[in-house]
Amino acid sequence: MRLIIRDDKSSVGAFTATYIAKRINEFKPTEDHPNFVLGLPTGSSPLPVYHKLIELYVRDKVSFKDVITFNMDEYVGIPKSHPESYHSFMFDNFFSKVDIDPKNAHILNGEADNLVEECEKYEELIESVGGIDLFLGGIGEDGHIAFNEPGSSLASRTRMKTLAYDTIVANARFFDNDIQKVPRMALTVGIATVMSAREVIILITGKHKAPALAKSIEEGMNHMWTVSAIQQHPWAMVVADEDATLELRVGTVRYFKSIESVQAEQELKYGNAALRPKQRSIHASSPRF
Ligand SMILES: N[C@@H]1[C@@H](O)[C@H](O)[C@@H](COP(=O)(O)O)O[C@@H]1O
Repeated sequence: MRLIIRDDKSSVGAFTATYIAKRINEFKPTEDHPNFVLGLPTGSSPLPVYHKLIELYVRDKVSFKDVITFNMDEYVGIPKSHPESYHSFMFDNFFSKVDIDPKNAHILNGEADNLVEECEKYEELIESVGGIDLFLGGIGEDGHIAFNEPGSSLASRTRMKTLAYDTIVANARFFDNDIQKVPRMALTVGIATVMSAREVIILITGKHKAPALAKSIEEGMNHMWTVSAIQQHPWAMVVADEDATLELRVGTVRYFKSIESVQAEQELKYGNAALRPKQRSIHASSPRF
């Protein structure tokens, strides 16, 4: 796992967006995997990434024409058109501003008649397009990824989840600060769905996320900090701002900074071809829990 540390949220966004654009541009379509497949989150942490990706698109540095996306989660029980649905969030903040084909932008339907079937179909759809090449995620203060709240199975796949009280309180800011208006249930990809991607990038910004970063990378893998599952991923990267590193040991921060500078040196020398995950079958390249 790599830990990349940048000064602030906006530099985290710029680094991550530039990295994603590079992956999209380097992608070589094959017959059984013709499109780059990107997993996407909502929340405030990815906003600077979306801003920078839009800027790169406007400057003709990247195109989403052939990219397929899968979002992590969606609330149950609010319509897609609700201003706080993740459908609205993605449309307003990203999809409406780039050249993605709307039929390639997948988001779980929290209004489906059969929610269990909706989740099963989502997993099948991901498999049918060759699996996810790069899954971008954020975390909650308790280290949850997507809506995989503490105690979620690290082997979980897409399913319906009850939200933790802390998450309901945290998300009240989007619902007029009224916790009664916050949905109680969500559909979410599972931890194993994220970990099956060929590459995973997790954004961790702000000092309120500092305990989660420390728990997830300095301690063992644990279902109470579900993002800690990245320790088992063969190609994972956490991109954090300085504030989020407040609870890390000084030695941990120095270690990862030194790794980054050595890696940058090697990339200059050998190019980055050797330093990216191989485009192989999802089953061959990723752990299945
Ligand atoms: N389901 C989402 C998560 O995917 C997101 O990572 C988290 C943190 O959001 P923020 O980035 O706004 O802190 O919020 C919600 O719980």
